Amino acid sequence: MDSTPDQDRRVGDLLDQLCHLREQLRLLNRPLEEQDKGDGERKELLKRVGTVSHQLALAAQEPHEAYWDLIRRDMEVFRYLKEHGGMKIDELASNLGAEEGLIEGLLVQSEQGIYSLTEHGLIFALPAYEDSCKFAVEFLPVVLFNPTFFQQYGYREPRSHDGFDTPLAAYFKKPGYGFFDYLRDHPSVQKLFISAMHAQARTQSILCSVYDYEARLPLVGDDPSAVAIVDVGGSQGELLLDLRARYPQIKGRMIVLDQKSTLQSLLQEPPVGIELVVHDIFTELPVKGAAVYHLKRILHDWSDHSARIILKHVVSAMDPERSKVLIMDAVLPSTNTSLSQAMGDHSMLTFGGKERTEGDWRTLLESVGLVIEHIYQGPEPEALIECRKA
Ligand SMILES: C[S@@+](CC[C@H](N)C(=O)[O-])C[C@H]1O[C@@H](n2cnc3c(N)ncnc32)[C@H](O)[C@@H]1O
Repeated sequence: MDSTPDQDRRVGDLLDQLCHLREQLRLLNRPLEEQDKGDGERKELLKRVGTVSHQLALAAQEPHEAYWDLIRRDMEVFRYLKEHGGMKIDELASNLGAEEGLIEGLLVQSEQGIYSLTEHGLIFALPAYEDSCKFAVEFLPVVLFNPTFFQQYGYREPRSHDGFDTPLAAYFKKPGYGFFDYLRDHPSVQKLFISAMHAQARTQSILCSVYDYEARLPLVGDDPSAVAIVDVGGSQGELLLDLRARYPQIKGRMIVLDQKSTLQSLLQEPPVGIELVVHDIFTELPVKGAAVYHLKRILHDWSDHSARIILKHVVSAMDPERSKVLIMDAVLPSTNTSLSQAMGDHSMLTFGGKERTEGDWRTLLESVGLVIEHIYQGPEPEALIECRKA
């Protein structure tokens, strides 16, 4: 689901309403003797400007911003309104046993005073998004430790997972402790994390929407043992399932490599037509010569040092002539990042990961013998970086 056009439409409507209100305010510039009446109307209009501006601020919010705003709120609001439809705020508050001020923030109010869900609110009514919020709440204390960590250990990038050189390792007082160790040790949080990954996939295109997979993937022919695509750290196969569904004509095996704890906690039926293989990405890859090695939201979890180890194993497994590497991760502008990009980068820092600029990507990839062919940027937060062996 791509919510952008709906969001643009709503922002446009609200901007039109503001323009209309400006026009009405301008018409109120009347001779002095009419000011009494004008003043009352003016106050009404200004109140309306306030309401519409608030609605505009919410409508223009990036989902990620709303996400953090939501942490303070009772998720039931969204599920409740989705199930029961719009209603007056006092009725909603009394049905939920909550005070009005706590629940109106992300809702939209009609002229008749009926509150209903915004587009973001609708997204948050999805059970998987509730899990995203629960995951964020679980992980928040660790993220909030970041400032203390940098005060204590100096303002430098966490470079590896040795010692206490990530906020997460220092927070848990466990040298070398990484994000995925934390998840493995907290199975209920791991479930929430996997569900959160699903939730993101449901609100955006899982694949890069501006990349023509059929035209760009090297063909594997009719050999049933040939591997078309290996999704390194592919979780429970969501991306490959989507790829199979959208491009049924792509032949060859599709394989997910992921760690045992992720593959063991399957949230849904095992994906049909996808092989799930337990593998540690810091070791030699078990599948050589695949047409494509795919890494989505993997490298941003790791420092350059660790990312190089992961990538070197991928490069060693590639067929030098035909294999491609597709990396899906954010490509940040070097300055003037959006709030959600900055917050994403900040969260990664907690466990020694980082979001990278195009320059960072080129330096990292060249250091392991890869060359960027092209960077495809669609509306999704992650770009697709297509690489070949140098
Ligand atoms: C941020 S998730 C991304 C999952 C998926 N590619 C996506 O975009 O939804 C990172 C993935 O890396 C996997 N992972 C982390 N450390 C790993 C390791 N040492 N070996 C194999 N997989 C690992 C996790 O289990 C998880 O599925």
